[in-house]
Amino acid sequence: MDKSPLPVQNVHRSDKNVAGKEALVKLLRWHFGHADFRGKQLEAIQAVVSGRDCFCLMPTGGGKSICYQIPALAKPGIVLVVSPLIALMENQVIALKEKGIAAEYLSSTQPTHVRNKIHEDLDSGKPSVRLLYVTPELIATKGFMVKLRKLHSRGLLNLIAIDEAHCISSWGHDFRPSYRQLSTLRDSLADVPVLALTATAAPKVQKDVMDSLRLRNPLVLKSSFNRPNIFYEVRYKDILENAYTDLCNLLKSCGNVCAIIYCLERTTCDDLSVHLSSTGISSAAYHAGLNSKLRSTVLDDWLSSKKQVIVATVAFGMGIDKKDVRMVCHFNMPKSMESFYQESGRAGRDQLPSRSVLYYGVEDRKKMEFLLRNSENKKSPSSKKPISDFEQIVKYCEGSGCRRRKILESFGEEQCKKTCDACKHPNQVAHCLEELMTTASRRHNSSRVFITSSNDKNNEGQYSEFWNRNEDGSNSDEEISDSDDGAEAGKSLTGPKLSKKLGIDEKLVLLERAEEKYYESNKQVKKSERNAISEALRESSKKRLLDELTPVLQLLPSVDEIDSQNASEFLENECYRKYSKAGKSFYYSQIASTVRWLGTASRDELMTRLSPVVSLAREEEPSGESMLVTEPAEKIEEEDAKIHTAESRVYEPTQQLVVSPSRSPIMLPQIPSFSEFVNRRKMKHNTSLDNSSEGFDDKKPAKIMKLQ
Ligand SMILES: Nc1ncnc2c1ncn2[C@@H]1O[C@H](COP(=O)(O)OP(=O)(O)OP(=O)(O)O)[C@@H](O)[C@H]1O
Ligand SMILES: [Mg+2]
Repeated sequence: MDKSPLPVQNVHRSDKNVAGKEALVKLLRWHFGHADFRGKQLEAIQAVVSGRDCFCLMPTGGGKSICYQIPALAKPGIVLVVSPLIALMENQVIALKEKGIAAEYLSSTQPTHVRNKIHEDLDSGKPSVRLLYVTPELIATKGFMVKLRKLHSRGLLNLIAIDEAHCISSWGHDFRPSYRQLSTLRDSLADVPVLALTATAAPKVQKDVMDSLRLRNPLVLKSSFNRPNIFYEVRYKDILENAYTDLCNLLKSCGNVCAIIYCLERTTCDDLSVHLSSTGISSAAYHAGLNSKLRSTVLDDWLSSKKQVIVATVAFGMGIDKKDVRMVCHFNMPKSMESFYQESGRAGRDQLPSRSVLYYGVEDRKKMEFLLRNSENKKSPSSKKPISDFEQIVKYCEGSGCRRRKILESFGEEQCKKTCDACKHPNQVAHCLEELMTTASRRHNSSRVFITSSNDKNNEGQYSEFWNRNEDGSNSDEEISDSDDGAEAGKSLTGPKLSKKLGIDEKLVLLERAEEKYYESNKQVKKSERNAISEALRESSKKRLLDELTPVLQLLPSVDEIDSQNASEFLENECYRKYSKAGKSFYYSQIASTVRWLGTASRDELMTRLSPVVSLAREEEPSGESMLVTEPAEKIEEEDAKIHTAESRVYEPTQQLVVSPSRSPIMLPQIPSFSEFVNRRKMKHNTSLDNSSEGFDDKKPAKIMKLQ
């Protein structure tokens, strides 16, 4: 049932040719129940109601629809909305009708009698419809254009809104050739204001949209693309035991939340959905391979929360306004940062905390590169754009820096907008810091020298570590906090901005000093609880090490003397002893690097590092205190002082270790880069498969894969 309309004269103050804020807010409250406008909504509405073109760039879920829905209620006449998807039009029309707003859409999928009724209404001279949704294909037809001109000549066409306007640009991620034809609108309906709306921020796309639509002196409104309520995370398939299991556990750990999982291929959607369902997660696949009836049933079930998880190809989601999507997972890589932003942006439209989880796999990357290269060759051999777009998302996954910053930077958005010296004069600040470091380290008495970096482009990966996995048993997002002391120190110590003039030895000395200073200064500071390493975290770390070690021990020959339980406890204890004082982030990092090392270590390397456990096993009867018992931090402090220098060095791969049967200095291996790690792990896996199929000879020396 239609709500009684608010008097239009209150809204449109023709004297100033600007719609009054109060009246517009009234409309918003009356029809939509929102307390006030968000972001740039009001400015956009006021512009178009006063007859001005407007280009409106708002993040996904930012509330772009209101920018043309309110104008439709503010003036008599019609607002024409061009939308790329029938499902999207249908959804919006249903939602508007539920609010009592006269909206319709025209599409070939509707029965003839419904279409005829809408046309009759349009021809009536006093149409009741306020919002008319159409596809770009319909606009391109002669008959419909004639109808629009007629409406216009009767003063009934108030506004043309082009939703998802990036579809007009071949630079955009969802290019629709039919959108190109919208440029003719300006010729035929010269003085009707045009509102272009998009969440695609790439500057090239913006310009292309404005040029193609021939916007005249448009009001350009751009909101920040930051989605503060979304927590971004990347998980690495190649270091997961089983990505399906990991995803199941992740979904279960989040409770019965509404989620979208994007896959590259239809078969993956089907397989994954079956797998999730078999573990008790209510899910359904959605892709173009299903018939339309099944697709709409799946969509309805998901929209009405009958199904919790929808496993879909990227064909799903554009413009779907489900507010409570708590998680969007990319089980395969998206093809660009733009696609990723749009797709992950479907989480948390209600502004409540939500998650984006991207599962990165080297195989997926190769596959996508292959597909993009192929499509590139077909289009124009000179264009390298899809690949360069894809590289951005690869960097997002492989880089160790802030994920959010990478997203925003790829859209040309600076978070700080040069309001600090580090962003405004990065070279100057870097130079000062280098000077400071050199001077302070020469004097030996600086209280705190951290080597900081405001960007992670230099030497990326050399000291990198994955900071993004939540290893704590508590599963709390808070555990990975930017303000975490350990993380701060970690960034400082592992930051790559060491002077290029310094040799590796000098750099190591500086790193050691910075680390010592960090420990020193932290002795006085009472460690906050947030930075403490909890028992739950320790237990989950032990388990992680055990999970990695068990299959390794099964694959390697002659390692019977290593007990996986004892060994994982030993390794965890080693990490704890080293980093308990530095904080949780250091500890995380060390556990993660140990796990990676386990994936690549040869038998000899393993035996050497685990020699204390092996020797204990040999003695059969461990006398007195077990070395595996967690030692109090004070005692460890003394021990650490003795072994500190040795531990904090990065060892050259050729270095030989002298191992005493009892406790020996623990020499950690060099941390391989991510790609090295994955390649070596694969090589190792293949080798072991070969060996097992040929019947492995126990006496053969284990193949040692040297670190690069
Ligand atoms: N002023 C407002 N106050 C509160 N909620 C609002 C306001 N404006 C819009 N919303 C809500 O925000 C959600 C997203 O709105 P909308 O679908 O228009 O976003 P969008 O910008 O079009 O996103 P997308 O790019 O994904 O299409 C909707 O649920 C809508 O009801
Ligand atoms: Mg929208």
